[in-house]
Amino acid sequence: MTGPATATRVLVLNSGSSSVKYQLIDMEDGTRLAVGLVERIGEETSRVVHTPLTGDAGRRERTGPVPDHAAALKAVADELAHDGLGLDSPELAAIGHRVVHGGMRFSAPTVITDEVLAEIERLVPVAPLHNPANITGIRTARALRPDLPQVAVFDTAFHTTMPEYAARYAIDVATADAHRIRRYGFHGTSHAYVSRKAAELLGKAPEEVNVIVLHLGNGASASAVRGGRCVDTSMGLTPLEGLVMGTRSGDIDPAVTFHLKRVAGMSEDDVDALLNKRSGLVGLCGDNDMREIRRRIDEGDERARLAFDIYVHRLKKYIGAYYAVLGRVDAVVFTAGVGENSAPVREAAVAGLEELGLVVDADLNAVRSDEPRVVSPDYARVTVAVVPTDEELEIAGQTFALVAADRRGGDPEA
Ligand SMILES: Nc1ncnc2c1ncn2[C@@H]1O[C@H](COP(=O)(O)OP(=O)(O)O)[C@@H](O)[C@H]1O
Ligand SMILES: CC(=O)OP(=O)(O)O
Ligand SMILES: [Mg+2]
Repeated sequence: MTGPATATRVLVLNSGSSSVKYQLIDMEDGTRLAVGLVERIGEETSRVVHTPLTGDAGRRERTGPVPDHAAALKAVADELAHDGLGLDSPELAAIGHRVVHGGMRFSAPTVITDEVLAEIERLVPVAPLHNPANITGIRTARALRPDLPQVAVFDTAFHTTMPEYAARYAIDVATADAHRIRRYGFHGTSHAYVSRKAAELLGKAPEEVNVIVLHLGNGASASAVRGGRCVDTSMGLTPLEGLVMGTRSGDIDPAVTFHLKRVAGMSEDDVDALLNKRSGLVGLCGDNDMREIRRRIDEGDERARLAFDIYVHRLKKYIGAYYAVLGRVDAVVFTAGVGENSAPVREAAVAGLEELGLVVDADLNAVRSDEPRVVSPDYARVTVAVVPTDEELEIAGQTFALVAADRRGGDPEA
């Protein structure tokens, strides 16, 4: 199953719970041909932003209802077609899809067959906000280009190297095994990319460095990466465990759920919605955007202050925990929307950790840039850095590598 033998372009679809991010990249030289985003899917005020990066056409933006993910994918296809970059292009080699949950089975990028798709569907109960959106993306793209290889790149793949003692919950083994209950971890594509870039920033090979990666977006997770391999991560069976997130609680005593059902009369679905959609920052203060929370703090808002403090306290605990797991840490690296943009979060997360060699330089931390950068002073024992993540580029790279290997397999002369 290969695309046209000389095609080098990859379309990447990163379908989230309420958004689709996409990029069209030519893998011959890594040139981005178009990038875009459909957000607030399902609301009246959905927004489509498309930026062609070839030719003279500029950024286009429109607001209006995009009812569901299938409609969002249609909007993406239309925007690309408008610039002559449509899905019918013979230069397209493959479509790469971010798939959040790959369960036990997928530890590498995988060409999507009916059987692979069925397995991704089987995992919906453990990634209810994410896998359904990924599946719609895959189905729509396959319908538009049934001849092209469609590749799934799994959020869970990078974490399959976790040792058993980090991946297994301390519950009855037979029950856990019967239901495949274990810690899988997510955002792996980002953790892999960012830890590799961090090694580059340090001027070392990935094998030589130990890194703590803090991926702080809407969903947020931390990982401990030893010599390029993940040894622990904060998300678990589902993307609910670990850090405080935009709308998710992160770590919580599981007995809270029994209590809510027995005492507050909530159903399973009520509790699920509470912990996934009405908790985290939004549950604590009504806002999940860190910019808005900082603005409110500047105005003296106590609820916003407390939400920020709870967010940062959890983050600091994970930095300490992963420091202990790794023993020696070369770098603590911040990434994703909050990690890349919020200097106050970075500063507060390492405040008081000087004894661990962790310090942030106020001037360096205030720099705004799209480039990987160090924010700790020269004398610091541990480098604190900001490395912008690029899940789409990483997915495109892994997708194209698989297609290229397939081509070579199909034609030994190639
Ligand atoms: N300039 C900024 N300052 C602080 N936080 C920001 C800024 N820009 C974005 N963010 C935060 O980043 C979040 C989105 O992160 P992102 O990684 O794009 O999320 P996701 O990919 O999970 O949708 C926003 O909800 C907001 O809290
Ligand atoms: C797995 C996960 O939480 O993803 P996102 O941050 O895109 O919601
Ligand atoms: Mg993200």
